[in-house]
Amino acid sequence: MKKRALISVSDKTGVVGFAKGLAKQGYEIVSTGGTLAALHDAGVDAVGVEDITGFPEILDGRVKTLHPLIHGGILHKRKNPSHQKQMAENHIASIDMVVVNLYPFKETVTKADATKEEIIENIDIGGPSMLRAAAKNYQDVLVVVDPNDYDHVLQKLASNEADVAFRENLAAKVFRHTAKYDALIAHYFAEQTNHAYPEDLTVTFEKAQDLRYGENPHQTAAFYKTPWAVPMSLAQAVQWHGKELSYNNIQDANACLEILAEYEEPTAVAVKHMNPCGIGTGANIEAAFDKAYDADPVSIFGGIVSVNREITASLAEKLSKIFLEIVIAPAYDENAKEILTRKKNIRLLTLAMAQKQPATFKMTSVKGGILVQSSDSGELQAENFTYPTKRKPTEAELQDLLFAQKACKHVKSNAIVVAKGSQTLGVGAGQMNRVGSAIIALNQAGDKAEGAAMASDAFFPMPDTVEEAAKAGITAIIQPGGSKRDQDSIDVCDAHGIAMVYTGMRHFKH
Ligand SMILES: NC(=O)c1ncn([C@@H]2O[C@H](COP(=O)(O)O)[C@@H](O)[C@H]2O)c1NC=O
Repeated sequence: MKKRALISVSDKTGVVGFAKGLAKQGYEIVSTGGTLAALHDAGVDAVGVEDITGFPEILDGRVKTLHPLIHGGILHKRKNPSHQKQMAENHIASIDMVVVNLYPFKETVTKADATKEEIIENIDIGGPSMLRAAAKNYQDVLVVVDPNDYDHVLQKLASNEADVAFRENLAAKVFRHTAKYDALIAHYFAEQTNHAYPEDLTVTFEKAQDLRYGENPHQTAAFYKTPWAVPMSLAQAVQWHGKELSYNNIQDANACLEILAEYEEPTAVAVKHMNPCGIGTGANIEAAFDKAYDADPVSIFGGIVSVNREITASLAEKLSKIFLEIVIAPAYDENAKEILTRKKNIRLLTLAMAQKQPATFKMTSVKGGILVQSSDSGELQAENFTYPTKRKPTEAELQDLLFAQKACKHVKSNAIVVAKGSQTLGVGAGQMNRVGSAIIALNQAGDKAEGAAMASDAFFPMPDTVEEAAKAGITAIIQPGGSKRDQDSIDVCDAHGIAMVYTGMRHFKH
């Protein structure tokens, strides 16, 4: 008895060659409308599903293969006498292979102008049913969902190695595929019905790359990206020079890009261990980089630099003098490329910069689950500012405060940033008390703290941070406000002529 393969594919890539290969292996081909036409056009012998079911495709293709003569053919257990008796009684013939790929739901839903009707029509019903039936019955049926597997399957058939272990692997791939397909559909409907935090969270990611190891060499890791493009994300970047990115590189580069997205003017950001060690904004990208570098010429060593303008030859010369893990820029001029690629180990990435970031969700794993929250896209609104001190900031101080506060949002809590003239001068990150972070930031700034601005990610529970700032010569401070002991900090400010701004918005980053 001839073996039968049912082929029904939306993506017709390689299907003709595969069907020809199957025919050579002695398979009879059964197929649906469009696939059948493509096979016939290419001279492949195949019969229509209607010829098996005796029933036409109806409802604009919504029902083609949903028929017991198809699903019975796939699902019967070959070694089960009762199944075989029922197959004979009902005149059902076996289907031994199912080759299906699904309506392009992801491609449709991510199309800018797709209508709701178009999106709904691209939810495949019959395809997943056949895939799941064949995958469930992998003991007896071979299932192929990915056109990239066609050649491999033909090789295995030719060498008589399409055994149960091989078929189980193909079945496992199918269940991953249909789970992802359904997750995308569930995501679409969650958005349509405003279910940001549904009772069951079904998320799906696509592997971007295997990683050599995780945060430490004894940990395993891989990088997965969202199924849709996220502007200015590392998943969109093109690496064109250097070793492949490591786990820590990806975390650091991501932090670097999140900071850079805050700034529209020519800006350079240097990051170490996910905290900025230098941020500079200038009239051009070289001036911006000079500031980012001067902010902390020690910590930038082994760091990651991203800039939001094309890298020129002279900037490349400067970058090439430092040991950097990664440089990310929207473009590089030809001379800059030549200069930077002399360094074998530096990783060079190109990425289109986008100012307005879409609101996203952040997920953090905790033991036994994950935490999900909206991203911290809260922007400073000057109209929400209040000025509790006797002295109000000057226009120049206000600019420094805003610059410092943007940076501070991306520093691990407790976070303190000292800045002046569109340049960070000191960054205090991740200390268990706020005054500790302030002391680190002020020490880093040194004499430059005199007349500089200071930002804090959260309010001051005590006046000690402001006291340290006053000692160092800080003249303006920005912070959310809201502590029970705010008055104590205000008093210290007033005693030293410091201007303080309340933003009303906390920016913890734990
Ligand atoms: N409804 C059905 O019975 C059905 N059976 C197969 N399909 C899908 O139809 C597509 C192939 O259609 P065609 O061969 O007509 O180009 C495949 O993506 C397959 O998954 C169906 N369509 C969607 O649900």
